[in-house]
Amino acid sequence: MNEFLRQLPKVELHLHIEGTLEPELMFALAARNGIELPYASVDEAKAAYDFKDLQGFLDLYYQGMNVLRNEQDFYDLAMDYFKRARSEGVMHIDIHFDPQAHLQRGVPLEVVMAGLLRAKEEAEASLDLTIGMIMAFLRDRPADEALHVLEQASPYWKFLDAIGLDSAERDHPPVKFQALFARAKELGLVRVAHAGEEGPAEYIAQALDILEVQRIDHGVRCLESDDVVKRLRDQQTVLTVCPLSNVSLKVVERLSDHALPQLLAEGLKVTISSDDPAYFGGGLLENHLACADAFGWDEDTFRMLNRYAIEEAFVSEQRRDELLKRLAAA
Ligand SMILES: Nc1ncnc2[nH]cnc12
Ligand SMILES: [Zn+2]
Repeated sequence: MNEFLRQLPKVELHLHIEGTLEPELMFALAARNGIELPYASVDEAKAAYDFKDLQGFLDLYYQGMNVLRNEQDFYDLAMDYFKRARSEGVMHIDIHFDPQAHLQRGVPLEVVMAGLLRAKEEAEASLDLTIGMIMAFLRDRPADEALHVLEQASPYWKFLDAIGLDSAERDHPPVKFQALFARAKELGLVRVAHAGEEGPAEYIAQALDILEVQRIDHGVRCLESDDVVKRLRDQQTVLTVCPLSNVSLKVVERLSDHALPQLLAEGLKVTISSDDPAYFGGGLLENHLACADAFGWDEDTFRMLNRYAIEEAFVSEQRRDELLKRLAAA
């Protein structure tokens, strides 16, 4: 099974590029930029990655990305992950990135975009890896700020496949961003949102009704509402579920307790992603291996999950056909 999963053409719909910052690169960029880290060594950083909940993780995630200052830093961050993912059989990644987290630190949007877009272009030209771009907004920051950043991003709208909504979910319901998502719709941008990770099923309903999202990131708490499950099933809305993330952030205690088998049994369009692989114990392949271990899924189940991901990925129709053919041959 391990060899099958390694060579299986895999597609990842839910990945925060800032969450791919491995401690080794964090130390290298800190040295390059003359920044002092709160850890004495890579091992000490890894030892700190023991999270109580989403907020506990977010505190270290925002602290870690403080080493990203220049265009080359964003390029190195992304290219490092793209190469690693490709070597593990990943064919396409839709990446989230968090402009507000960088603007707040005085890093201009142009720096972030130039580095990420250069890495995307190079990966697509030389790695046989395609990249989708999701500009994410921080739900624990003011809604006005998000709207302002979306307007400020006007030179980059043409490079965006979607906007997303992430960061601390509790007490920050989707409705808070109604105006932002309405503006994105007006601009012809696809919308996705994190919902039902730590927040209630009601937030999934709001994301569907008020934000008119095409995807739900996480969504595991949908099972608390028969009505929400029915809607997700009827519309075949894709859920980007992140198994190792959910264990690390204590959404579930053990992977064997995870609702993934139940979500599939409910007929939902489930996909697997890694969320923040540098912090949660591995990338897309590791997530597949962990699911094989915990749930005993067969090859056809993994083919189906990746077919769903290919169907929903932000790719050209030509690339979609190519990926579907490769999956069928795996
Ligand atoms: N798992 C997650 N949930 C919400 N926001 C995030 N930003 C990075 N990772 C996240
Ligand atoms: Zn996420």
